Amino acid sequence: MIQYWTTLASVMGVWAFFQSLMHTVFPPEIRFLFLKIVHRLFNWCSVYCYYDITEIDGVNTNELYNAVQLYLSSSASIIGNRLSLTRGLNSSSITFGLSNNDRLVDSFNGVIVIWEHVVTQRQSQTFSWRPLPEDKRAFTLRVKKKDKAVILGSYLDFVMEKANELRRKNQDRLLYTNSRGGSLDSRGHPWESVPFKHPSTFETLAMDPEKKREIMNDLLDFANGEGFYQRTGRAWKRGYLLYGPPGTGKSSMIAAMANFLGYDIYDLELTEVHTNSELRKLLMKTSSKSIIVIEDIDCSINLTNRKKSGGSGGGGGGGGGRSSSNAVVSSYDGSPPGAGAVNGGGEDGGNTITLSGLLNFTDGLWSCCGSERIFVFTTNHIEKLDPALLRSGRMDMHVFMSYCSFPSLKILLKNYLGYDESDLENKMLEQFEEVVEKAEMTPADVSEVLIKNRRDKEKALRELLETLKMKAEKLKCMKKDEDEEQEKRALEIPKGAKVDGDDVQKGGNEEENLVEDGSVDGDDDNAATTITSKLN
Ligand SMILES: Nc1ncnc2c1ncn2[C@@H]1O[C@H](COP(=O)(O)OP(=O)(O)OP(=O)(O)O)[C@@H](O)[C@H]1O
Ligand SMILES: [Mg+2]
Repeated sequence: MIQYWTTLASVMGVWAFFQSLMHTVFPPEIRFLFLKIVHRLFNWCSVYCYYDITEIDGVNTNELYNAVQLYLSSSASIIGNRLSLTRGLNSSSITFGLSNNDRLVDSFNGVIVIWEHVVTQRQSQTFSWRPLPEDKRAFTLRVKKKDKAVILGSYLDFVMEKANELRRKNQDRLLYTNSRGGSLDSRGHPWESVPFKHPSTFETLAMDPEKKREIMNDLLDFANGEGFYQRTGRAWKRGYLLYGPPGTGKSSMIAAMANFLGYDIYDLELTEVHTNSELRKLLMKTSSKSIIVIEDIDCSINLTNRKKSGGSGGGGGGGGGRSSSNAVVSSYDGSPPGAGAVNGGGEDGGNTITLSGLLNFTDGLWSCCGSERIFVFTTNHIEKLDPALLRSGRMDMHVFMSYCSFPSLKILLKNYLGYDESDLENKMLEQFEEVVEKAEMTPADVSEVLIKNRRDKEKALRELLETLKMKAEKLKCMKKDEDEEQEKRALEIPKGAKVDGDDVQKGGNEEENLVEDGSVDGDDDNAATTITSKLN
């Protein structure tokens, strides 16, 4: 051992002497060239090769870095005895990672690899278009040259896959928001995240079980459909439009989708996005296996129907929706993004998102950066949306969330009172069945009655039945009054004006039918799968 140290010391001594000799005799260029050659020689002789996986790759976050971090945090054979422990705000799990310059040994198909976490101080910055973190982080992977093919061929894919699996199983899902506006954090992220804890599942979601199953199957087909999308040359993404009155479970459905697939949610607040390019940057920073949500799309943007030139459509419509309309979406007329924005910008404090920009966001080339992503738009007023948004390929499935139906009611009774169908008397069930759809109560309203009386289940049932009956009666009276009013008006219209009257009537009905039937714009209604959860 002593002999080993003596030899090492003498080699170091000779090297130091050699370096000082180089400094005095040779100019810097020659010295640099010499070191380069020595370095090459060393690499050539070494049995190892090294791969650096940096945290930030140019302007983008390196997904491989995050995957490696997660993968290593689950591994047990830590050589270093210092680990960094982290627990996110409200998170239920602790993750541990390698501290600075610590190492971890892993094996894959009999091949031994060594991971090292390298953290170095960033050089003082000259100019950068965005603030960069103070330290540079990277993982260095050391493998024997002879094992290079195995590692590059399948180990890194294995790491990515394992990390995704871990993220889905163990880690809390994340809910991202862009509420900070266009500003980036020190790591260049425009999104802020919190652990996603919404407990809604498809089991607790009150809607027609058949329709529910259809949506679940569609989601599963999507998640398992990488080969299909590859074969058919389609981008691996899917769009859902959820529409219906406030309180019918649109947001609950999104949470259920995320919990079902184990995806993260990006809740895109359009009123915080100012330009199409900002929208594109946000999209670039979303990860795969995620749901990108734009809630109350008719309220958060000012949609103008391209059929009515210059008309102002949506805005402020939906009850329970987000109120102010800051961002402007100009009419879609095939002009390039930004073309319709000039007016919008003038009217609306410089916000220049155009409808074409939004459409590019969902199905343009940029929408394919990353994969396995679901877009979900929600609205209370489908009739206010531009047909361009509803056309096929954009929103693949239109799902109508309706007032509480009898099957939905049974799910709510199970959720809140623990009652199965068999626990209720037939007579009571029949009464519920008779009134529930006539009452046009939302699942949210029904839930309220049940939550309020959940300590006394009998009372909850009685009160719910009474409320339903009362509402059904009230609606019946209102409808009767309306019919009488219409009849009266029809009698008052002179015979010569009949044709006009018919036209007006027809136009009005068309709009109503759109919501009732869940169909969309005339040319486009075959485009997407339409699901109405309302039972006839
Ligand atoms: N279909 C449903 N199944 C189960 N619970 C529901 C359903 N619809 C509404 N609820 C209950 O009502 C509350 C409000 O529902 P949710 O926020 O999902 O409605 P929404 O359709 O998104 O409304 P808005 O249009 O106002 O955004 C939820 O907390 C949930 O408990
Ligand atoms: Mg909602």
